[in-house]
Amino acid sequence: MKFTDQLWEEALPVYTEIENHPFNQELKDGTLPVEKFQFYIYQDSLYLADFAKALATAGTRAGNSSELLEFLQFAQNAILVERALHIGYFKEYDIDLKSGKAPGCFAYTNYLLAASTFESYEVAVAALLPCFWIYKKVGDYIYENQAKPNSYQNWIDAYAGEDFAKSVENALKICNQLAQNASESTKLKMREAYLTASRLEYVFWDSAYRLEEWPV
Ligand SMILES: Cc1ncc(CO)c(N)n1
Ligand SMILES: Cc1ncsc1CCO
Repeated sequence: MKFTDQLWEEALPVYTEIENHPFNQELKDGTLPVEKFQFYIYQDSLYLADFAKALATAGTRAGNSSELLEFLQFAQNAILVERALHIGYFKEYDIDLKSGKAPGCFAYTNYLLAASTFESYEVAVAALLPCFWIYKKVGDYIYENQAKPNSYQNWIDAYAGEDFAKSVENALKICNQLAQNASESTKLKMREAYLTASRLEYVFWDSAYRLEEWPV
């Protein structure tokens, strides 16, 4: 069994909650209130900016130049996706939110930045993997079950598309190679990091659905 199959199995209860979350169910049905989608897009632009830094940082810690290049390309793509949100959705919806990160986004981005900086390269890669894999799975699930027409089609197509699928495959391959050469204690930490980041993916969607604010 591949290491990533084990990760998937362990975090499956979290993934199931993500798929069934009203944010994704309503996105699929095209009934998600636009206010919640706008909040999500704004939070995601803040997320992607830090995610790009976490990817680049993890890349600098890779053991070879092909993995460095791969992570730098992921980082570049994250910046391009963030810019596309501004050119597309920010204009379309006239989004002018300035509230900054909600607690959910804050928790997730800071976790990824800390893991990519202070954990081992292997653990950093495991922490970054749910961002790829869960979005791919959610994108495919929504694409296959969506109401048509759907006002959120662009978003759906981005994560169900072939370019994104290729990136996800590459990230999975790197993670499996690292696990093959890792000690048992490193693999345990990788599993914990994967699970934590999966939970934070849930927290991020839930935060958007609740239009989460700081309590104070
Ligand atoms: C919160 C979040 N996780 C993952 C992705 C895709 O990498 C994204 N755009 N936003
Ligand atoms: C995982 C991910 N999410 C948005 S961009 C990106 C890197 C894809 O190359």
